[in-house]
Amino acid sequence: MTTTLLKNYIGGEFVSGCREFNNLNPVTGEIICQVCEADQERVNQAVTAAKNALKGPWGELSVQQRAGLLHKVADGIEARFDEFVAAEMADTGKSLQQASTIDIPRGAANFRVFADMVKTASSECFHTDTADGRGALNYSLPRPLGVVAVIAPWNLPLLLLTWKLAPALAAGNCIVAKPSEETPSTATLLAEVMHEVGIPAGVFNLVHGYGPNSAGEFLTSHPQIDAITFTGESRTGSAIMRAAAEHVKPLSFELGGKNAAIIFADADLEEAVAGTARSVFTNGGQVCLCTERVYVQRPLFDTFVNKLKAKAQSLKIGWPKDPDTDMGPLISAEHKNKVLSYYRLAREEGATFITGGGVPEFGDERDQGAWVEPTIITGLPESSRCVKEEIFGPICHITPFDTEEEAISLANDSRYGLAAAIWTRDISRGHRVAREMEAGMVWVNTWYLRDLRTPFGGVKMSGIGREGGQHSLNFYAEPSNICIKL
Ligand SMILES: NC(=O)C1=CN([C@@H]2O[C@H](COP(=O)(O)OP(=O)(O)OC[C@H]3O[C@@H](n4cnc5c(N)ncnc54)[C@H](O)[C@@H]3O)[C@@H](O)[C@H]2O)C=CC1
Ligand SMILES: O=C(O)/C=C/C=C(\O)C(=O)O
Repeated sequence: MTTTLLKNYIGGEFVSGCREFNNLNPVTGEIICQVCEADQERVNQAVTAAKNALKGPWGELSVQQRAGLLHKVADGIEARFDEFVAAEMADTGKSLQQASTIDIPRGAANFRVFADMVKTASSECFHTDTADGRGALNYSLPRPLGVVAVIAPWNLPLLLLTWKLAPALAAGNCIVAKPSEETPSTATLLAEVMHEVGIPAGVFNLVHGYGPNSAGEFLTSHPQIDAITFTGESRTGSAIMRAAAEHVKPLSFELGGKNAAIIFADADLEEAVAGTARSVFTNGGQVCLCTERVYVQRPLFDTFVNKLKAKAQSLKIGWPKDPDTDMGPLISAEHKNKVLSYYRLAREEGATFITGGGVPEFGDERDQGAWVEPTIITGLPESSRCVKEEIFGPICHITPFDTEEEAISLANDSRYGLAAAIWTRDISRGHRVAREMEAGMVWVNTWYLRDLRTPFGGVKMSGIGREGGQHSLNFYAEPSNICIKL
């Protein structure tokens, strides 16, 4: 980073003059830098800058020119790749391996995908019969929504921020974005890149701060915001919906999950174990798609539990910079306390701990960080809170089942419906069970295999709407129909 004070970026300028808060490194709890919290006045300025920019040069650009600029943003991220990786690792404690192969490459890829897609987007056209026999032609033109508020979480900071920003910009909107208070750094670097590559002033604005009674709430309740896109906890989604209700605007929500994995007895055992270890422990379980409930067909149960235990125990928990590290700390002391409260609750609810359940001891400054052990539990009733509530940590509960119908019923017994994974060698069964899953995304014999064109989002409490490919572009633009009498 070029500065120890992360500023807001408004109307093409980095602005300070604000209350400051600390950005902490969860590896050791040390302060990384200070961050400017945007107050109501700053948020108002950012929204006004974005509103004005809609009428400026940005609105005059052709789709080709807009797409060209978005490719330059991707180039800019790639040119400063190491800085982005270092900033993401410092804010989150995630491993070098993950930041450099998933988070930052996807930050650039998100811009490229939507820049290319918008250039080839088609629109509907209908010929309509009329009484005089001459007919009429109807065609639709996509128009940007206006000023979009982007509220992003801390688990995949650049990846999830750009997953919203890129299609919103590709569709011609102007943005006021608020990254999580836990992860302000890569968003600030991105603002520098936007500035460097010549995104016109006011098109992209960045405000830092918290949610309630801070930048998040000031933004989502702002009457001049035309649409809100949010990824985070379901409860926060409800709060944002309430804040937005008075002014009635489109909302895109990607919320929490309590995702199930079903392992049938005919599954390729080694692949199912490796895939489930990945789906439970990636990013310390802090991905909305992570598996927290595992259902294993009874003949395989003991073997599977033992093999998953061995995988969990072989994970290297260590310094994020160590290339062999598999898992870093959780995002913050607060989140560590939340996850540990579920470890305690699991004990009170009568769980058997197969592995983990505590805090690793390092004997160095990491003992002040937000670390917890990868954990596997069994033996809880399906009604227990640990099986029902999103924990968002490196933990899963494993339950045995006998029949396909039972597995489907157990997996669907959740108020969430984001993702599911099914492991079987019987591909007909894979199709059949996948169709029955009450989830927005189902993986069969894999997990988190992403194609950015596919619909991404959840059912029930897991969200509203779909992101990905044309689904994102459809959200960020509204078609106007034009009817020409021939
Ligand atoms: N993708 C997911 O499913 C995620 C789930 N979580 C879960 O949520 C829990 C809480 O973590 P948080 O970081 O507090 O997530 P959160 O959902 O509260 O925060 C996400 C973003 O929303 C903002 N925000 C919070 N309250 C707001 C409000 N009232 N109005 C406008 N913006 C608001 C935050 O500042 C942040 O930028 C975690 O313990 C975890 O269980 C957290 C992050 C991502
Ligand atoms: O788009 C992806 O690849 C990942 C998305 C993950 C989330 O939305 C999340 O963890 O909240």
